[in-house]
Amino acid sequence: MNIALLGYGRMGKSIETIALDRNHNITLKATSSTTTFDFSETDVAIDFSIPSTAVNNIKKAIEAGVPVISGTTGWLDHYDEVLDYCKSNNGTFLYASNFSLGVNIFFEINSRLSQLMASVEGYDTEIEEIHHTQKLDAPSGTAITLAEQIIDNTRYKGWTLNKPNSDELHIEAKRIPEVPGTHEITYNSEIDSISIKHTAHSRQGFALGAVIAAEWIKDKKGIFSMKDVLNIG
Ligand SMILES: NC(=O)C1=CN([C@@H]2O[C@H](COP(=O)(O)OP(=O)(O)OC[C@H]3O[C@@H](n4cnc5c(N)ncnc54)[C@H](O)[C@@H]3O)[C@@H](O)[C@H]2O)C=CC1
Ligand SMILES: O=C(O)C1=N[C@H](C(=O)O)C[C@H](O)C1
Repeated sequence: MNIALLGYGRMGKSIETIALDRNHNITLKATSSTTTFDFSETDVAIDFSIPSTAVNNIKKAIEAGVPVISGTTGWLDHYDEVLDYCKSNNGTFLYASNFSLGVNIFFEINSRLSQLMASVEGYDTEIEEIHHTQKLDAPSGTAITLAEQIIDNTRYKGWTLNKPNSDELHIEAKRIPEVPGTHEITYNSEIDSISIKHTAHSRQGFALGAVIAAEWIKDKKGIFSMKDVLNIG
């Protein structure tokens, strides 16, 4: 399979290593200085760029008729616009805030735990995410997905990075050098605490999940998620 990398930073390079190991070819390595994207030899585009360019990158791939998956976070206020663009161009698109197989299992556990916690009183919930200091967005896309699952199932009406009101779920975003990505959800009461935690030891899991998603989506049409790729949930 021929893959165009839209973004060739930490993630683009990790994806390249895994894609080559799995006998794929890289046809484009786009960075901030790339002026034109040549998709003529491309089967799938993988966007891991920056929040301000992700929408444009995704639309360029769709316009060229190339299935595109995006792991870039921090652009989701334009998510519906991208879905509309994809539908009106009969394109193929998949976004995941986290491509790691472990985190996608963790999402299922988080959803189920929040359903269970909805029926007991006395617990306050908090999410903590820790990432490296180069990360541009806060909270992480993964923390937002986790928060949305909890909000869907419990008394919380929204999330905040600030001091929370009683109906707001607090997300604590910490930036510590070299941390690939850690997410922990804690339910605290006077009596006890329950926590679930995912710790990425490197970027390999994110990159492997992205390549697996690219292999899966290659000849498909429509809008998908990692639940479709992994057949879970
Ligand atoms: N969904 C997931 O599983 C994961 C998502 N991410 C997200 O992926 C994104 C990238 O992360 P990193 O690789 O660590 O960042 P990075 O800063 O190392 O790389 C960003 C790349 O985007 C390129 N870029 C900037 N403007 C561009 C443009 N106009 N066109 C094409 N490329 C452009 C830069 O030149 C650079 O190569 C972030 O939003 C991060 O949050 C990161 C890890 C996992
Ligand atoms: O920027 C990162 O590095 C990561 N970003 C994603 C996010 O915002 O959730 C996924 C992962 O945690 C690493």
